[in-house]
Parts: sequence; C-alpha cells; structure tokens
Amino acid sequence: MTGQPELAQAGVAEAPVKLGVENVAISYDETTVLEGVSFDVREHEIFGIIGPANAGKTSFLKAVNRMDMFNSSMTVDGAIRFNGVDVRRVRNVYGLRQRIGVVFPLPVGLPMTVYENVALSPRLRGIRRKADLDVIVERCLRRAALWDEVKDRLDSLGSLLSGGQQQRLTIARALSQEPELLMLDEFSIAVDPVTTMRIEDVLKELKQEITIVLVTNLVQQARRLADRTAFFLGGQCVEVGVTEDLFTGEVKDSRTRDYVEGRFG
Ligand SMILES: Nc1ncnc2c1ncn2[C@@H]1O[C@H](COP(=O)(O)OP(=O)(O)OP(=O)(O)O)[C@@H](O)[C@H]1O
Repeated sequence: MTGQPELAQAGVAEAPVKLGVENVAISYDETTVLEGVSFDVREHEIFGIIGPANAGKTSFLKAVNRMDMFNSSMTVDGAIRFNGVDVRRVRNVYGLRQRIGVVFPLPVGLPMTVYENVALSPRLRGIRRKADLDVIVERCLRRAALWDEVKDRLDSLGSLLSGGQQQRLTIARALSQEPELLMLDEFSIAVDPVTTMRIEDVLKELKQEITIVLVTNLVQQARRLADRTAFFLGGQCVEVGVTEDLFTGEVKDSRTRDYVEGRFG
C-alpha cells in the first residue's frame, strides 16, 4: 500500500479510491500467475503498470473486468473494489463493463461500420436521435485521434481500416461507453509514434474526467503519463510509487531501478 505522502506528491491525495486492490491472486488451473497485489487507484489518476512479459499485467486487467467469468480455468482471489464494491459481487456485469472500458493490445473490430462501432454503446444507453449520435461519434473519434482519417468513410467496415486505425477505433469505442475507468493494455503496440503522442495528449486531458489504468511495456510512456506506477515482475507487484521517483532512482526495490533503466526485461 502507498502512504499518504506519496499520494500527495503525485497530486492525487485528496481523490477518493476508484479501484481498491487488496491481496489479489490470479491463477489458471493450478498455476498462480499473480499474487499478493495490493494498491489503490485514485479518481482522476493515471495509474501505470509496467513490467516485462509474463508479469501478470494483462491477467490483472482481465480480473478487474471479470473476464474470469468466461474462462473456467481462471481463478481470482482477494478483493478488487470498484467504487467500493467488489467486482465479483456485482450482479450486472454488463453494467460494470459499461463503466470500465478496456482496450486490449490487438484491435478487435466488431463486424460493423466505423460509425456503428462507436454508436453502438450510446444506442444501447437509449440515445436514438441521429444528430445526437453524430455528435458522440465525432467526439469519440476525434479523441482517439482518428476522425480526420475516417470522417469520409464512416460507413466502411471497421475491419477494413489499417491495424493502427483499428486500434484507435477500439479506443473510440471504449470512450463511447463514457466509462468511469478506462484501462489500456499496450494501446500503442500497433500505432505509429506520432499518433501515439496524439493519443497520449488525449489521455492527459481525459484524466480530468475519468480514471485511467495504463499497462505499458514502454517505460517512458509510463513516465510521460502516469501519476503513480506499479512495477509487476514474475507475478508479483514489486512496488508502487510516484512515477517520477521510480525514474529518478528513488525506489524501494533495486529491481525496479534495473527495469526502468533497461537492464532487464
Ligand atoms: N488464458 C490463460 N490460460 C492459461 N495461462 C494464461 C492465460 N492467460 C495468461 N496466462 C499465463 O499467465 C501468465 C501472465 O500472463 P499475462 O498475459 O497476464 O502477462 P503480461 O504481464 O500481460 O505479459 P505481456 O507483457 O507479455 O502481455 C503467463 O505465464 C501466461 O502464459
């Protein structure tokens, strides 16, 4: 757990806890891939999670989003509280997922047009007027730094866009849910550096409105964006700290310094 001075330094001290993680362990069948993970993500914080492959980062996001429901081999122990309520006690998982948007590394385009990909969620929320949907679709596509490239082909299938465009479409789709918490898993894997920077700018703006958990293999991306960062390694959360501290050597565990300095991973 992080102490209050750290929170104050990261500028998130006063914010309520959005995601409370307590002693979480995740296993697939008999194999434990993550254990003993505890931290709080505060409202309007960008909370980074860094760590090498197989550290358990994606599994953690899946547990928050209750994907264990669809994978009988996946077991989650401990508590993950969203707005104070354990996600495993939430009956309406569909409703939970509306409030927690997730963008996974490889784009998963729904077999729909660009427009419908983004309009689907607002429609399901009951927004029917075309003019209202148009405004939402444009806003989400602009925020995902995609509007200029697709504004003349909104009726094309999303699957016909390039890989990087599809990735941005998944971001636009996640934003169209108006989530309270947005979790991004290596969103820039298929996106060029210029577009990555544009999306990073959007995330900085978005944190005024929502909370963001950012899993990234790019440690400098965590440095640019995250208020606090957790370092996962080999299925454990080695430490949580103010991001800038982790990059200036003020670490509790020397493995964190070695990782951010590129000595392994
Ligand atoms: N559905 C699954 N069934 C069985 N094992 C899994 C499953 N998903 C992940 N694992 C295992 O869990 C461990 C952690 O994987 P996870 O994807 O959570 O790590 P990660 O830190 O996100 O890695 P990367 O950066 O490579 O995406 C790995 O050993 C992986 O093989």
